[in-house]
Amino acid sequence: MVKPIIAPSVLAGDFAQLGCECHRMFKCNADWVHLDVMDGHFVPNLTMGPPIISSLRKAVPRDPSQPGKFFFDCHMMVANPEQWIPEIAEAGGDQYTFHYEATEKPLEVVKLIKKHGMKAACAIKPGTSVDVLYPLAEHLDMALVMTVEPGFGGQSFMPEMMSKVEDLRAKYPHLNIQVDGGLGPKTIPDAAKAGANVIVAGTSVFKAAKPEEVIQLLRDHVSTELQSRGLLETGPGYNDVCAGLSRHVNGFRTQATVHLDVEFRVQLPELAHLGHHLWHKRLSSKPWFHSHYQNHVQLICKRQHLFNLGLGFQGTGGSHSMRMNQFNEIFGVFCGLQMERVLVPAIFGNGCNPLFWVGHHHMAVEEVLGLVNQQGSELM
Ligand SMILES: O=C(CO)[C@@H](O)[C@H](O)COP(=O)(O)O
Repeated sequence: MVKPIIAPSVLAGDFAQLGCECHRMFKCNADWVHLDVMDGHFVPNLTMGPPIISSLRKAVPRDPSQPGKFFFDCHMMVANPEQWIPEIAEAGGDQYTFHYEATEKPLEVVKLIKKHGMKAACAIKPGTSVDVLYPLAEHLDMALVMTVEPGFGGQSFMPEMMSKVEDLRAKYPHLNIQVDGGLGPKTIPDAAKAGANVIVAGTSVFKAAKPEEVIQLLRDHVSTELQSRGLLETGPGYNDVCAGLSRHVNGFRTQATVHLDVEFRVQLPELAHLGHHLWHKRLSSKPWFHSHYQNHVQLICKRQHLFNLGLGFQGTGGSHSMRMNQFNEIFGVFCGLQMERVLVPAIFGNGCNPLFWVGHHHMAVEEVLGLVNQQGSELM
């Protein structure tokens, strides 16, 4: 499943006000901002590099209570993609898109990007066959099909690139497929129809009188198309997962931490089943712990479980992680659940007794289970 992601390219923004421009876009409901890094070698233009991205990150800090928000999508139009990976990671980049044409060892670049805790994406120029992405695709978080020659904003969309997008979507239904160059209200129908779900738009968004309307229009086209293919993720880009049943999660684990993000706050009057889904989600904890939020893993102590049996909520100051422990397993007690400032304390019943069911809700599991110790570092 994939979601529509709209990523305004700040290349079309006011470079003297880049921080404000990013905030402006996020206020207009952009999902990401797209940062075009050009080195004057790979493309005949110069834009920004790690120092600017680092300053931008200070102006637009990540929000631990909203994982994935304020995402910096770094499109590296550079001759030596390997060279800038540590610096871009350090500067605050979330995703690093390198060009296939710029390296002889694309898989090694992908590995290096991931080692530095960023998502890895590979771009192809208009003259490059989409086939080159196939051996890489399973390692990628995203593929970028350029719809203009890279180097400058404000160029015309190349509809003939859409067959690449179609081929990619047919082969990799769940891959993020980005298109970049000349996207706007007139060209989005083609891109969405071909199967693109990540839309970079510079001129059409930044120069619009109402950027939020353009962003919504782009999103609507992508959503409609994804939905018709049965590929649209429910919720704001997250897997549809419910919390609960610690014993399933903990069946073979003494401790497990899952990164959750709540789509809807749990509401006490909505009595619905708390316990399903979670145990069959098995993702690597590694990217999660490497990329962000390590410091926000919190242990819900056993005492809290003991003293808070029954339904209820407490503010917890922005935590968004959940920890289950052996105690729950042994005594058949639901774990406490911390997520987005809401604590659902432990309850008895393992989901069987409707009296103990809490609001049904959707959550994100960005990565999934892994064994961690109490400091939040990885055991497995
Ligand atoms: O990477 C590039 C250009 O090389 C793009 O990100 C452009 O900046 C998109 O701008 P518009 O074509 O949407 O104006």
